Amino acid sequence: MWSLLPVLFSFAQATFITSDASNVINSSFEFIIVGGGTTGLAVANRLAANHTVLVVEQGQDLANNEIVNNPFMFAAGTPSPCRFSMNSTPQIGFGGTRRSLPLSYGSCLGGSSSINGMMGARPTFASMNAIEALGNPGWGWNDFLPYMQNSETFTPPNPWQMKEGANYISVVHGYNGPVGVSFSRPLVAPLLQRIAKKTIQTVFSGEVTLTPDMGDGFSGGHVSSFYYQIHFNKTLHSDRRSSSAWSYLYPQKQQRIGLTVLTEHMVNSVVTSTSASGKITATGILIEPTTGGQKFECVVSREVIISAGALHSPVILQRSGIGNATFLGDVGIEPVLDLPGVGANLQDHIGLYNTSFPLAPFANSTNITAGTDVLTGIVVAQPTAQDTLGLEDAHAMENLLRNTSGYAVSVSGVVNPESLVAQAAVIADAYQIDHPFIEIFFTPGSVSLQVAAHTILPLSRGRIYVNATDPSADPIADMQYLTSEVDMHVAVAAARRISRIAVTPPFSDLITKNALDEAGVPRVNATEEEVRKWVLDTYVSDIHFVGSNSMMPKELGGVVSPELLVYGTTNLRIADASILPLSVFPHPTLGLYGIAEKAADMILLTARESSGYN
Ligand SMILES: Cc1cc2nc3c(=O)[nH]c(=O)nc-3n(C[C@H](O)[C@H](O)[C@H](O)COP(=O)(O)OP(=O)(O)OC[C@H]3O[C@@H](n4cnc5c(N)ncnc54)[C@H](O)[C@@H]3O)c2cc1C
Repeated sequence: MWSLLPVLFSFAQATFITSDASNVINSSFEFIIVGGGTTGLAVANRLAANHTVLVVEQGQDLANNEIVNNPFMFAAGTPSPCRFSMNSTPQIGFGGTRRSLPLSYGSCLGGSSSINGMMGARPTFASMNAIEALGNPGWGWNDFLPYMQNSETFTPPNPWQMKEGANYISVVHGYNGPVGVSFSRPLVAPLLQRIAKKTIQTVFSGEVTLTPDMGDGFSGGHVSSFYYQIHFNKTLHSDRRSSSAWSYLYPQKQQRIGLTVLTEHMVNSVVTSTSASGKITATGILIEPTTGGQKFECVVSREVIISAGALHSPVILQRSGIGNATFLGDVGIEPVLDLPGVGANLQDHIGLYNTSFPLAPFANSTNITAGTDVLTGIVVAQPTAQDTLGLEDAHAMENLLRNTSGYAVSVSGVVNPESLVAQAAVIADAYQIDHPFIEIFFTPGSVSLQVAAHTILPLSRGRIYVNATDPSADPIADMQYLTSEVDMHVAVAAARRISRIAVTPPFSDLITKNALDEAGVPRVNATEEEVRKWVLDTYVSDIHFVGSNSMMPKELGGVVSPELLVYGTTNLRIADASILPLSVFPHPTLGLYGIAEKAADMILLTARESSGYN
């Protein structure tokens, strides 16, 4: 009897994870979180320290799945049971052609953090200040940094890694948070790393220098030997992906007695009531099994927080009658709250990944290609606009941004042209400081070396909306990729830099003489038309969706206030990638943990205030 007690005790302390709805039917919770993904589980962990919380996740609990957990499986390209995809509407291609692009997302506990490439990046000082300048006091870099620090346990590089050029500034990091951030271990391809760095410095005429720390807020104009990797390395645990689930949910230290996680169930909509003054209050959510079946309701006493990601959160709002009232009426959903920004302002980086250059015969050694334990992106460069375009063209780019209303742009994804003008202006300001213009990264492979690039602050704006014929089906994603001329300029500049790298020693010595032709990448002297054609024929989604419930003033198409409260509601918040009005995270995950920590802080403050203690 006594020997059972510790077991019973630890069970009683544990978070309750179940796929059986009978455990939650007829229950009421102080907080309900829609989506057990990257941001949702982090918010849940913080709130459940003192409150009852229900998380509803449409995917499975894959805690013991090797493909999900092993950080090296991503690079190996193994299909993951957590990875799902929907197709965009046909997007711009060369010469009037159109093509649909696959848009991937994670759907299991941990969400997209359970399938992503684990490349760890932070926003810059300039970009967080741009977010603040869009009407969001309290979101500038100085306010935001502590939240990113709260989330991480940073493992500094070891002496060998430092000898190879890894570096860090101790004070910008956190050392007690749930998320493991470290440099690749084992380190990977030292010769390629040295060569790639040297080539970047040659291609950018010495203007792109070795970083003291890519997360210090000033990564623009720098190159790093390694990206941070969002994984636990062996010094902490066994090598394991540091997904949101493995950071905030599964570990013993993170168990929360007040937390219930219901998996394999999807939230259809938020149930609301409307006061005499027209204010909307969330009273619960409508849930159904992911594989279909009877819907049921769970009741909430404090707040509902939607964390279903930028592709799904707006659609849950729309199914709840919150969105553009005219559109909702047209698709047969009774409008509850007219909020035209829901689903608008959708953004994604575009990736130029069709850039694998065949290895020169002599170069086929593990010294260059690394062993099997390779994580994506080793040497990373984030040149500024001036580094990429030169002074004169960088000025021209700035003028283009500052005169956004003066040239033809697609405004189909924004609520009004004023919103785009305001966004373009703060992007121009960020470029003027030192914000990265593009990101270039090198990835080793056994037969080729990839030099990929992606854009960082796109101006094209798409939208996502509920499927009228079947509101529970995949939504309609009209990404509007590259419809802004600004974005075409950035993409062409990125493509030209890739070509240049491929012909510049010492990198060019590692690949075949005809590598550009063999990879189908434009030659250095290609015409503007040829480079545009290649970009339009080969660009892909970078799967960094943001913006579809933007945090901005309502008149600019904003959906949530700086407190992440949906305008016009008393207790409905959003905390996930959809709230970012600009695509400021070169890779979103580490910044999203910062958003989760800040969201939890604001929600707990409201709870304390409403409970009459502070
Ligand atoms: C293949 C891939 C590679 C990537 N690589 C990187 C990288 O290397 N570095 C990086 O920083 N970022 C990367 N990203 C991007 C990053 O992972 C995402 O931006 C981030 O995880 C999104 O977090 P989120 O909280 O907004 O949404 P998610 O983490 O996607 O969470 C949303 C959750 O909500 C659930 N959900 C949706 N609808 C419902 C519903 N109706 N009811 C219940 N649950 C619902 C989903 O199943 C999911 O679990 C990558 C993304 C992908 C897809």
